[in-house]
Amino acid sequence: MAASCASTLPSLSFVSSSSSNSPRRFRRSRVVAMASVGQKVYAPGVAVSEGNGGLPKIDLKSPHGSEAEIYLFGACVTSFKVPNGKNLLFVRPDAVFNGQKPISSGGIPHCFPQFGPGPMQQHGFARNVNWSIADSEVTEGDPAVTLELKDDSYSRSMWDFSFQALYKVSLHSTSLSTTLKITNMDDKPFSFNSALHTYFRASIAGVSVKGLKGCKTLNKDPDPKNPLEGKEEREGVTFPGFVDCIYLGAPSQLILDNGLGDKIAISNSSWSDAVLWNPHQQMEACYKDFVCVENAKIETVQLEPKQSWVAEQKIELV
Ligand SMILES: O=P(O)(O)OC[C@H]1O[C@H](O)[C@H](O)[C@@H](O)[C@@H]1O
Repeated sequence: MAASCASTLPSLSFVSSSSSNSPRRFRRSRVVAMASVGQKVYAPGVAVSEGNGGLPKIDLKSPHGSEAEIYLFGACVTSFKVPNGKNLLFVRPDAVFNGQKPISSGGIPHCFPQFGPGPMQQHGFARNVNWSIADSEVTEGDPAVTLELKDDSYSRSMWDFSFQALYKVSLHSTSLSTTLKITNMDDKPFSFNSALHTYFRASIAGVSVKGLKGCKTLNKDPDPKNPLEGKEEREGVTFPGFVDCIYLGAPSQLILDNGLGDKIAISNSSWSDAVLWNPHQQMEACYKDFVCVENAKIETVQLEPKQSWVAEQKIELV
């Protein structure tokens, strides 16, 4: 059963004004307040620390020995270590941690509200803005944190809608789950597409991704703006060269062999599509060390006012 954070706190007026018949609201107020005064009073296994470039990050630690790190900037999960210490995720050596550019070069960056290419900046704005901590909790020892993003003048300059994004990251012994919930807070409908652009540590020559046979493909190589339609015929997709391909109607589970001796199940609900990407010689310094297997929603989601869309991803060492 889940227990929310309930630590001792300095008295903050808006905390005590929370309604007792609204436990979720109360819980969220406390956590946000704690974040604002820089105190580590989150649920057990959840802490805030200073990461690269002085950027705040959340550290999740489970009693089973697994660990994860999430930067508030871009709500980017940059590390997921299983109990044997192996980090299943990869951050490119050119990743920038300056709070200006997206930490898009590694971990699990968001693509929202546009996957791209499109009218907005590539992959949208969610990956290059600060999210806030909305909640933290522990379930049978496993910690989780929920981050929140809302529209502001920056987002509205590109996408003129009121929205709320809630992103829950839950750590378990050999898996990491994420739940993204997008809600239309506007009084008019909006549409978007999205992806979790996950970078997996890998040895590219030994990588294969299984589960995509039979899917319709949109190959972005050579021209991302005019993808070539096709159908995947292979049981296991390998990466002998540059790969940038969308798979429409992907299954709810893919199996990644990372070429390092690990099999990783990448499961999802509602992320109906997938993207495989490896830049090959375009990134000579690091392309051999990672592969991107992205759960995506390429086909547009339309939300009416007050409607929400929820999508889950689970990465599990099997
Ligand atoms: O470098 P980024 O903006 O993060 O994008 C890296 C890549 O992401 C996706 O996988 C797209 O399909 C590619 O077309 C793009 O090049």
